[in-house]
Amino acid sequence: MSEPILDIRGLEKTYKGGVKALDGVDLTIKRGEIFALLGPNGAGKTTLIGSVCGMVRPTGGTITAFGMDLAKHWKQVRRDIGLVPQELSFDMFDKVIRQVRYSRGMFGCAPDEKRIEEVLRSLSLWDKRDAAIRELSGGMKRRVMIAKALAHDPQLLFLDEPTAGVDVELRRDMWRQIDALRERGTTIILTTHYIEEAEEMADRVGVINKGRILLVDEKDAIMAKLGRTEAHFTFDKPLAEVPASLSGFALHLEQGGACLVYRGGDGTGQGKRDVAEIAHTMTREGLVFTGMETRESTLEDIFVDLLNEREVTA
Ligand SMILES: Nc1ncnc2c1ncn2[C@@H]1O[C@H](COP(=O)(O)OP(=O)(O)OP(=O)(O)O)[C@@H](O)[C@H]1O
Repeated sequence: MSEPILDIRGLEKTYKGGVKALDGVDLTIKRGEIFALLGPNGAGKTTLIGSVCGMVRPTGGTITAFGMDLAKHWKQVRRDIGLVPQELSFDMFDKVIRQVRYSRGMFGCAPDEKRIEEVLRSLSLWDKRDAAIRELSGGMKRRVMIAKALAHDPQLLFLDEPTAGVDVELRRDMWRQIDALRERGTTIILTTHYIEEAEEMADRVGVINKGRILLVDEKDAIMAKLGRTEAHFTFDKPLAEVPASLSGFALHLEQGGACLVYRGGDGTGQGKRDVAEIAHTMTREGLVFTGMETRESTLEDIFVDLLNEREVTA
């Protein structure tokens, strides 16, 4: 495996007042991937990003980025990191292009009008380059934030809740932009509350809660390991009990016997095979069901289950 772009070991942050926002975080990010960090409010996502981007001073652990110890080579490392923070922050009266140029300069990069044009065009902002930022819609303002974060050509880009509060259409548009960045080789770490976003975009997903990483894996592997199939068979004539011939399956009755529910499988397709066999067995035995609905669990179900499980066992 090529050297990771970011390697975080035993990271801790206790704020003044005693809140332990990070409690021994280990995380390795591969070059070129899109990594989604999921977690509820207050889980520690922003603190983690802040620790890598220099807004938060960790109280323990190490951060190695691009092979360099962040504590020792801070300036050099920061030069290659871009951050799109949650909060919109810029001079609302300034022009779009001036703000983007300014950001590039802040990182000590030589002026490069061609690159600024490229960035603005890639985010469909070129036509708005001379507009004052306050004249732009909320979604356009977010794009300007991305343009600013990209102006110095970072290798590693953090997007903290990139689509919070934007409408569905714009969200999809942002996803396309993020995908285009990946195509160009930028490594992206995004935090999100939208599981759909992680499901759509990410190569790998990490779940953080109470300052601890609960799980990190390939998105597909998580689905395969923790995914479940759920099937509902409905009957006009309620069943008194689960048929004996189906006792080997994870079945139970709901709605006074009018609904036979299956929950099982492991994301490898076993659930679907079970459902097919259950349906086949009932048909063979003359048990007539009038409806059947099946659904595979989403990353959201997995996330909720995982958090609940940890609450219970914590
Ligand atoms: N400057 C600060 N001083 C004291 N406590 C803080 C500070 N910043 C964050 N915290 C606390 O640290 C914990 C983690 O907060 P953090 O903002 O990192 O979570 P988050 O996962 O980004 O949440 P959200 O999804 O709501 O943005 C929370 O309990 C928060 O109240």
